[in-house]
Amino acid sequence: MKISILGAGSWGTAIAIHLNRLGHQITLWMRNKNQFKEIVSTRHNRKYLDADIPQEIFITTDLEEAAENSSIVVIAVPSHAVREISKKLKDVIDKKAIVVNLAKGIETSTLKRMSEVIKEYLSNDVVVLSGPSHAEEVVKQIPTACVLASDDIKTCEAVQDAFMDENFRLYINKDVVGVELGGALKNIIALGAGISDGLGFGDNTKAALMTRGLAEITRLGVALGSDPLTFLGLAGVGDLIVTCTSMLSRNRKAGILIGKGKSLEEALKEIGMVVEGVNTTKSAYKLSQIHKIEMPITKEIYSILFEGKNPYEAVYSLMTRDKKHELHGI
Ligand SMILES: NC(=O)C1=CN([C@@H]2O[C@H](COP(=O)(O)OP(=O)(O)OC[C@H]3O[C@@H](n4cnc5c(N)ncnc54)[C@H](O)[C@@H]3O)[C@@H](O)[C@H]2O)C=CC1
Ligand SMILES: O=C(CO)COP(=O)(O)O
Repeated sequence: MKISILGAGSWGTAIAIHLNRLGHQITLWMRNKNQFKEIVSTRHNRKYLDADIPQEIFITTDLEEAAENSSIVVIAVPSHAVREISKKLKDVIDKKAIVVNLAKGIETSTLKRMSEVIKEYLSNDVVVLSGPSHAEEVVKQIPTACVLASDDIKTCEAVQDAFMDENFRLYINKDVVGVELGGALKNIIALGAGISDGLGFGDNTKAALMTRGLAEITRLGVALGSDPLTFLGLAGVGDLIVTCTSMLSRNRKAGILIGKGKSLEEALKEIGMVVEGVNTTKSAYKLSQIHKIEMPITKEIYSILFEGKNPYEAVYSLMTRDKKHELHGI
């Protein structure tokens, strides 16, 4: 099967290598011409992922050539670039191709989920792939389980057949809204977990942030139409665990740097890859205001990132809120 991967960052490159192992005909598209020259000559994506790129993977900067005759087109750019890519794809994608989105985010200007942005331009079936899946581990064939979501289960099954092997297990979930929100919103909590680590707090603090973080993610998710149980699945608690605890997480790493006193700009520069939680904090904060959902952790992360609040003061604000009942976790 011809599968095109759009975006040669860490996740796009890892998925391209994984799908090549499964015997598919893979085209990897990238925008950056300098990066293209380097990767074609070295077969290595030095900036984004420490892995050899097999010769059989065809690499191009021509989107039309990439999308042409592809049965599946995988969008693997950061969420802020999904609109631009979808717009460009409109004229070159086969109308029967399945679009698989890997980006985890909520557009800051429109507050739309990624599948909603894609569907503004494309009439193709769209499947969302989310869950705990650091590219660095997938490329090493470390056992990983993720989830696929789409309005059409048959389309999910086609992607499950094409993408799954003994090291990469894919479940199907009908709750597209919940799967997309789980994958996006956990990045805010991962920033918080990192900030807590950077401040020198302990495992108790992180466990509290993750649990209460899940509660507020679920509250917003339910208000936006998700099934609350989705947040107990791979795209919810699964991804929350990996992102808040792994040193591979760019969101957690950014949080650690901020907790240690670096500015947001310094942290982002040092990481040099996308830190989706920053934009998602903006989007979730706006959504919480529009829908009147209490999201105290998101509010404090927003204040740290965009209003210069001292992280210690943010923790103090969270710990001294009004007395509450736990109310079944949410
Ligand atoms: N890296 C990972 O382990 C995982 C990443 N994701 C998600 O996948 C998405 C992509 O993440 P990564 O590959 O990690 O990011 P990255 O920062 O490693 O790479 C992003 C790539 O997209 C390219 N890019 C940026 N803007 C572009 C544009 N306008 N047009 C075309 N290309 C553009 C960059 O040049 C770079 O090659 C994010 O939403 C992320 O949350 C999801 C699961 C795992
Ligand atoms: O979503 C991810 C893992 O599932 C990647 O997280 P980071 O972007 O924080 O590295």
